[in-house]
This record gives sequence, C-alpha cells and structure tokens, in this order.
Amino acid sequence: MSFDYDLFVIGGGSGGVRAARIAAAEHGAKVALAEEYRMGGTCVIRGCVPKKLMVFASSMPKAVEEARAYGWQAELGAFDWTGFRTKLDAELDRLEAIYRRGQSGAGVTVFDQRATVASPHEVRLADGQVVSAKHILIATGGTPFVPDFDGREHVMTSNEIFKMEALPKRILIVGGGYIACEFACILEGLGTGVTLWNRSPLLRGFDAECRDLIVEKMAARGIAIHTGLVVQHIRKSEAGLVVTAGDGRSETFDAVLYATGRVPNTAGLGLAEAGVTLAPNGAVTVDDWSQTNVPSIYAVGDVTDRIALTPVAIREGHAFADTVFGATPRQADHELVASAVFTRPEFGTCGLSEEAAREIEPVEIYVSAFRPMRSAFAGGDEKVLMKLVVSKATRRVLGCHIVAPEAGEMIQLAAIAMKMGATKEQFDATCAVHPTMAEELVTMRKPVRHA
Ligand SMILES: Cc1cc2nc3c(=O)[nH]c(=O)nc-3n(C[C@H](O)[C@H](O)[C@H](O)COP(=O)(O)OP(=O)(O)OC[C@H]3O[C@@H](n4cnc5c(N)ncnc54)[C@H](O)[C@@H]3O)c2cc1C
Ligand SMILES: NC(=O)c1ccc[n+]([C@@H]2O[C@H](COP(=O)([O-])OP(=O)(O)OC[C@H]3O[C@@H](n4cnc5c(N)ncnc54)[C@H](O)[C@@H]3O)[C@@H](O)[C@H]2O)c1
Repeated sequence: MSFDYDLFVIGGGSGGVRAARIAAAEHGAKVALAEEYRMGGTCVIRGCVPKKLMVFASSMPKAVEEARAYGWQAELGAFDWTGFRTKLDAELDRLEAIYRRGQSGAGVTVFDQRATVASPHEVRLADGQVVSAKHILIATGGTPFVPDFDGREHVMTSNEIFKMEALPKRILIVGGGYIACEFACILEGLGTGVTLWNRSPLLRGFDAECRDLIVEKMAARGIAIHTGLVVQHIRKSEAGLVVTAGDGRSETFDAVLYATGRVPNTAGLGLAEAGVTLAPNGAVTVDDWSQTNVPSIYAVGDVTDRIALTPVAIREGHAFADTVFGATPRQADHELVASAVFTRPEFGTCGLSEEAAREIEPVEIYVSAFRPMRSAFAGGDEKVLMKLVVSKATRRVLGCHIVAPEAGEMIQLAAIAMKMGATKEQFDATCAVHPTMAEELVTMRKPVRHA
C-alpha cells in the first residue's frame, strides 16, 4: 500500500519538531507536520523561553541593589512592560523562524493548520484535505486546565500572561505547582503585588525541606500565600475582579492567573474514533516505545502525560524517529530526570525526595544550609540549601536537591554523576572548586539524620 507520507506529525512543539526533523533529515523519511498555532510549541512560544526571559527581567532590581552594595552608583528606574514585551515578541518571532527553517531544511512539509486523525493511516487537515501516512505521531502537547466556577471567564492562564497589555498592580495566582510559583516570583520581581491561593501546600511532591525554604523566602519577599483555599466565584466590579473564596473571604485584584495544571490536548482529535486508547484524563496511552494500541499511531510529549518537560518530549520524539525510521531502536529513558523550578530562590532537583526515598529503603541525609557569599556581602538575607539523599545499602546518591541562585545550572551537572550511579564516597572524592556554592556538594561529611 502506498502513502502520501512515511510520517505525519500532528503538533510542532518540542517533541513533534524533533521527531519530524530526525525522521526526515537523518533517516530519509518523507515527512509532513501540521501546527495549528505557532511553530516551536509551548516551550518556545508560551512556556520555558518567554518565562525564563521574564525571570531574567524580574531579577534586575536585585542585581541593581547588589551593585549598589558593591560600590556602584546604580539607580533603578521604572519597569517598561510594553518595551519588554515588544522585545520579547521579536525574540519569539526570531526563534519561531529558526524552528520553521529547521523543518524546511530537513525537507519536512509544514501545514499551518489544525489536523485531526481520520483513520489509523489518514490525517484530515482543517482545509478539508485528507492525506495518508504510514505512521502518525501525536505530539499535540497539553493545554491549561481551569476548573469550572462562576466567573471563570474573567481569569487568564499562562497562555495569556505573555500578552498582557499592562502589568497588573494586584494579581491573584491560583495554583501551587511550577507555573503558579514561578509566576508569583516573576511578577513580584516586576513590581506587582502578588497573592497566591492554593487548595493544598505549594510545590507538593518535591522534597519538603527545600519546598519549605522556598515558600518561606517567597513569603518573606511579600507574596501573600494562603493554602487550603479554593475560589468560589469571581465578579467583575469597577474596582477590579472581586474574588470570593470557599471560606467566605473576598479580595479585589486587577487580574487573576489560573495555574491549576495542564491537560493533554486530545479533545476532538479523532483518536478514540480511530481506536486509540486514551486515559481518563485524555492522555494518549503508549508503551515504552511511545506506540499506542493502534500500531501505526505513536505519541510523544505532554500529550502522553509521562513527564511534562521539554527535554523529555525531545528525547521521546528522537527515540521514536530512531526506532521507527532508523536502524537503532531505542526507548526514551525516564529515570533520574533533573528539573528546575525557576522561583526565587531557584530550585534544582534530581532523583528522590527524602520523603519518597525513606519509603523505599534506609537512607542518610546530608544537608548544608548557608548564606551565599555574594548576597551576604551585600547585606542580603538569601539562604542556600544543598541536600543529598544517600542509600545506606548501596551508597548511591538517590536524590540531590539544591535551593540556590542558578540551582538549575548546578543540578544539571550533579545529574550527570547521579546518572552514572555515583556514590556518596565518589562525590566526596571529588575535589572542591573554591569559593563556590556548589563545592558544598562534595564537602558534606556527616549525615544530619538517618531516615
Ligand atoms: C508556562 C510554562 C512554562 C514551562 N517551563 C518549562 C521549563 O522551564 N522547562 C521545561 O522543561 N518545561 C517547561 N514547560 C513544559 C514544556 O513547555 C512542555 O513540557 C513541552 O512544551 C512539551 O512539548 P510537546 O511537544 O509535548 O508539546 P507542545 O510544546 O505543547 O507542542 C504541541 C503543539 O501542538 C500544536 N497542536 C495541538 N493540537 C494540534 C492539532 N490538532 N493540529 C495541529 N497542531 C496542534 C500546539 O499548537 C502546539 O504548538 C513549561 C510549560 C509552560 C506552560
Ligand atoms: N520549570 C519547569 O520545568 C516547568 C515550568 C512550568 C511548567 N512545567 C511543566 O508543566 C506542568 C504544568 O504546570 P502547572 O504548574 O500548571 O501544574 P502542576 O501540576 O505543577 O500544579 C498544579 C497546581 O494546581 C493545583 N490544582 C489542581 N487542580 C486544582 C483545582 N481544581 N482547584 C485548585 N487548585 C488546583 C494543584 O494543587 C497544584 O498545586 C508541570 O507539571 C511541569 O511538568 C515545568
């Protein structure tokens, strides 16, 4: 049977563009890709990249304050949101063009429109065309989830935050995960008054000691944090958005950001009709090869609800292309995936939390908490926390957690050692780099506790 394409990819985000490029450029497949919004997907257009640039913008007042403490006659002016946003838009246009060139350079045919699955070997495009493909890859990512309540139409999500006309003076952020905590810190740094409501403790699932420190520092900077609260309704008034919580309290804000998780983007995609098994939350069910129960249909990235991070989606897409179109079948590895939460203080984490590890086996806990030299000199009250969770039986470092400036950069390197199976003794045998914050990772001699 002949097909129009060897591969049709639905979704031009982190996982989709990687799979399409590798299948076409490295393995010679005839590939098409459909993207309904902007090439590059969530990470490039409305996720990691613009978010990190906003993190940088929000860290400037602190930098100026420190500069003064180090003897510079530096003054901080007002923040020009419109100027920043214009520059941000131009940068995203530049990056999108690079992604687009990457696809055309690899010989991938791009359709700038929505696509749905018409059958196990057919894709229907929004303009009515139906094209056939030997394999179909679902890489449609996720979309913000906002629960149902009266006044839901007044809130924004991370999709809208980069497009705001003006910075709100007072914002309520609902949620307590990555996005809620990152944007609470970003907006506070840019001068917005931030209130954060969540129904449960913040950053649930992360190492509790680290989480507690981050939350303490966020609160100390003036973010009003309330847990155990749910929104009952939101009404628009002359004074702003009046938000009423389940406990009866009412507060008025200029904007409300919902960051209550993301759901897989499979609504109306035609997957169930094509016989593909979906999880109750809509995620595409796949095996370790990213293959669905319909042999010609695969899925990678957030839509599979495995680990919702860009580097993971990229790896899944690459492994899929090598497996199906190359001579090197391989599975994406989901073990010991490091990540960073770009709060202030920043959090880098890899492996098991103390709480998760002690459920599995006896562990030793090593902790070093100190004031970092740079901010201590400037009179700041920042605190660094480095933590290792070590198996008593194998001596392997099962968890490494860092709360510090640039913790994301540090955890990337520690993750290499952990992935190689490094033991605590091998960390200790590594000579320190002095004076750095990271040197504490190789100089913690005595466990603070056994768990
Ligand atoms: C605010 C925010 C910040 C984040 N920060 C980080 C971070 O710092 N680090 C990190 O690792 N991860 C971060 N993430 C997560 C990261 O963005 C995702 O894990 C990653 O983008 C997933 O890639 P993907 O290919 O699965 O999907 P996506 O990148 O979401 O791409 C899916 C694409 O499919 C398109 N699409 C959907 N349906 C169709 C259809 N029917 N037809 C055509 N096109 C369609 C969409 O428009 C989208 O472009 C962040 C996410 C958000 C929301
Ligand atoms: N730095 C990074 O790597 C980064 C940054 C942003 C996002 N991401 C990825 O994107 C994913 C989504 O981020 P997120 O912050 O939206 O989700 P999340 O799953 O991290 O957090 C969701 C939060 O919303 C709360 N919540 C859920 N349902 C609710 C409801 N009905 N009412 C009130 N609160 C509710 C939860 O208690 C939780 O605190 C993350 O899990 C992560 O994988 C990564």
